[in-house]
Amino acid sequence: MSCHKAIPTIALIGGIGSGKSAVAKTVNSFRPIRVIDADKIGHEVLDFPEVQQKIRARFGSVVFNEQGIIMRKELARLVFGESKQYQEALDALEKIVHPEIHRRLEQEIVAARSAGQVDAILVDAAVILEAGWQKLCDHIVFIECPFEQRLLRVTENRGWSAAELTKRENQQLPLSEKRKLATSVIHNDQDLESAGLQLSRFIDSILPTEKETI
Ligand SMILES: CC(C)(COP(=O)(O)OP(=O)(O)OC[C@H]1O[C@@H](n2cnc3c(N)ncnc32)[C@H](O)[C@@H]1O)[C@@H](O)C(=O)NCCC(=O)NCCS
Ligand SMILES: Nc1ncnc2c1ncn2[C@@H]1O[C@H](COP(=O)(O)OP(=O)(O)OP(=O)(O)O)[C@@H](O)[C@H]1O
Repeated sequence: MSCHKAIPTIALIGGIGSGKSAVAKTVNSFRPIRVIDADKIGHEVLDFPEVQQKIRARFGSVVFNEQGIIMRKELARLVFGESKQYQEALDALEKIVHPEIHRRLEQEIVAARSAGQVDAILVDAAVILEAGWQKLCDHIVFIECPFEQRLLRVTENRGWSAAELTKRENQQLPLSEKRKLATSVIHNDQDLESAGLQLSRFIDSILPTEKETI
């Protein structure tokens, strides 16, 4: 286990449904790492009163249910799409939630670093490059998986259509650009164990040697 000062922080990037969360979870099952899930943080900030106030002002009451909870499916319908109107809506949503997500991400990374006890901190944040949050990380790892396989996984496991996947992916940086910015590529077109081992080997390769931590 590494000295906490040296705990590397790794951003996991890749196409939608490429397996960022699943591969991180797999590694977490056999070695001590901390996984920070930015999608989850993104969901949590939607409960903040000041965030809700701004979302109501921009998107209206249609995205709230009777209990005053934001219906993510409705919000998704308004911000993911091909035309300029969707891009403007997504920009507006990001302007409201991204500062909060960034703040929480930073807090969680700092807390994980000071807690120590782990070999690495994995930041699972689909839009980390688009949002400029990669500055919080020391390394970027790209999870590679063909479109057909990703589509199959998100249709089977999330009930998404091909259009849902494409709409969202078109509002992200092209995958070729993301791949170019990565330090390492993990192939997740086989079983999760194989991808988990590749990521674990990458973690080994960046851990400081015992001599370096003295
Ligand atoms: C629009 C919302 C309510 C839809 O919620 P939903 O539960 O359907 O999706 P979820 O948040 O789980 O995201 C699933 C995937 O959609 C894609 N996605 C989400 N937000 C964005 C975005 N701003 N730009 C492009 N793709 C996105 C990502 O690949 C993500 O992994 C939600 O995604 C949201 O609030 N997005 C804006 C905040 C954000 O950027 N979150 C991502 C943090 S990494
Ligand atoms: N190698 C694999 N074998 C079988 N199923 C897999 C594999 N990798 C991922 N999956 C499944 O595919 C689905 C998508 O994976 P996951 O949610 O990890 O993708 P993601 O990259 O985190 O997606 P997003 O960009 O939306 O956050 C999940 O249900 C996951 O369990």
